[in-house]
Amino acid sequence: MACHDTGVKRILFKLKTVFGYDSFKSPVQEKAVIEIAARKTDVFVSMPTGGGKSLCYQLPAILHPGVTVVFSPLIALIYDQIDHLQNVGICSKTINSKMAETDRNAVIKDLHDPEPTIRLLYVTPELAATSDFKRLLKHLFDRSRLNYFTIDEAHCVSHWGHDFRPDYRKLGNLREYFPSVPIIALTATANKTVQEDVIKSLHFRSSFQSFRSSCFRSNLYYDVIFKDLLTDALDNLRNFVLSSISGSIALNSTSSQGCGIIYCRTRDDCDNISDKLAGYGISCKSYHAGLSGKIREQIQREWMDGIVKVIVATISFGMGVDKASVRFVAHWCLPKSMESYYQESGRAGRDGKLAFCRLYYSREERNVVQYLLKKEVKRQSLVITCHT
Ligand SMILES: Nc1ncnc2c1ncn2[C@@H]1O[C@H](COP(=O)(O)OP(=O)(O)OP(=O)(O)O)[C@@H](O)[C@H]1O
Repeated sequence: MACHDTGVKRILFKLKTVFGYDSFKSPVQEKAVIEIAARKTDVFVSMPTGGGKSLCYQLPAILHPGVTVVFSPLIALIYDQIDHLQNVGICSKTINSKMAETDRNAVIKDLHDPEPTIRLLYVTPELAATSDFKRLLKHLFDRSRLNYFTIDEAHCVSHWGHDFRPDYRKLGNLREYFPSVPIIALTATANKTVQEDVIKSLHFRSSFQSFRSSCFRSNLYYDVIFKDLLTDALDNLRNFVLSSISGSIALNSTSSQGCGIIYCRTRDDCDNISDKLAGYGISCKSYHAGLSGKIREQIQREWMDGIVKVIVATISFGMGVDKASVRFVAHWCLPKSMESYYQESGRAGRDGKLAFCRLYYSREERNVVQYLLKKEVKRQSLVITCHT
């Protein structure tokens, strides 16, 4: 008991002195951190968007000597996490195909050190599949310097998850090569089927622990607008944007000025809507894969810094974006699944204040989504057949 208390005291001390938080964000966050810190078994964490999942592995990572390897889906997302950790004084790095060779060599050199200074190493699952990286892991493992494996956005492991990625599934091999290293899987969107598939695919120990909190976000107000019934749908969108960011449709006075996201299916839609809203004097920019990486980065930065208020984007925008004052998320198109909608709309109101999520529905739109989904299901069943 005394030992357990000392452990909790140490955790609370790090929470305050390193991360600057007086308390845990929720009881689930607290329980997950304590369990993970014990390093006794594998842990599955499902918390709502903005629920504070990152802390669940970042705090335990600094309690034990060695390196925590974090698998994360996007390089941009990786750099956001690294910036955040470096700001609180935790040495974290990445190895990726886009970095300069000298930087990469410096990281590898540190990891070969008897006592690496790096505490968290972020990589994509694609990199994890390379033989060089496997050798590096083995080297750390043989010296007992492999602390945890963390799998962020773990729903990507599952065929049934809305963002399935084949290289994520290969992470299932980690257990075979590094049996004693605890695996932590985190996601905001996993129903029971997806959770079971993730746990099975990653070969979790039978003693694994699961921490789930309700996906209900009481500060988010949802509505659906039937586009076909409107005489001017764009005018409706414009009013929604203006009233959401000025806080005038807020039901209480705590809602502050902020920014928002409009999701469209196609690049043309993004450009069109953005041009039209800009014509109404709204500060907005279009964001999609047709723009160069450099321009996309600049637009995202301007939006993060509040220079641009509204971003009109395809779903390529937003994964891992941690901006507190998003006052609205509008879907000009229909999302592919409930899980996708939850993730995308969940980017609103991460500060806990009132925010609005509006979905524009039309029969034509429904037919397009149905057609695309049927095509995708056909392709998926082909992939599954080929893998089995
Ligand atoms: N104990 C805490 N007290 C106060 N704020 C916290 C605490 N833990 C995390 N936060 C803050 O909550 C916000 C959301 O955290 P985080 O980015 O980890 O969420 P997430 O669960 O990963 O969300 P998503 O799935 O949308 O990426 C961050 O701004 C983070 O700094």
